[in-house]
Amino acid sequence: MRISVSSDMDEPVARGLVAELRARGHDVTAHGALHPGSDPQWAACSEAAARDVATGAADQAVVCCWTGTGASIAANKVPGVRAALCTDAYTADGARRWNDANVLALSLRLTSEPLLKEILDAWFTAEASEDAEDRENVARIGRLDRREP
Ligand SMILES: O=C[C@H](O)[C@H](O)[C@H](O)COP(=O)(O)O
Repeated sequence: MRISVSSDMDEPVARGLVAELRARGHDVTAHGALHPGSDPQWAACSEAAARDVATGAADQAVVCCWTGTGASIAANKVPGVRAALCTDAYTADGARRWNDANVLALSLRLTSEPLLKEILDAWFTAEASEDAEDRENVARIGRLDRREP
């Protein structure tokens, strides 16, 4: 999978995330503090990674900041993006399954290396629900995005 990753801070967990994704066979594009010359501000680098998803340059993205909050807010402002701030594997599973999330937001402060692997395992294993109510909820978010009634 082509995955864009952003972080406003050059933290071990962010570098570990890139290494872990590459070890799992993903094609990683880095933004922010993980890529020299890229704007490291959390809103800017999260937007850049999210835009990769929205334009189809990436299949998914993982956006990081200290709390994960700013990264998730910025990513969710990009039309077509459904970013989920996940602090555990159950939440990551639900984000993919029920919300068809296409951007994973992580807190650099809370995410330990073992927890990161658990979250990634859940994120990449779960598939979007085919349940009609779940699909309608996701479709409604699309209409919100497009300012449709
Ligand atoms: O939502 C914002 C993020 O948690 C940032 O990573 C946080 O604001 C870091 O700020 P600073 O660079 O001032 O430590």
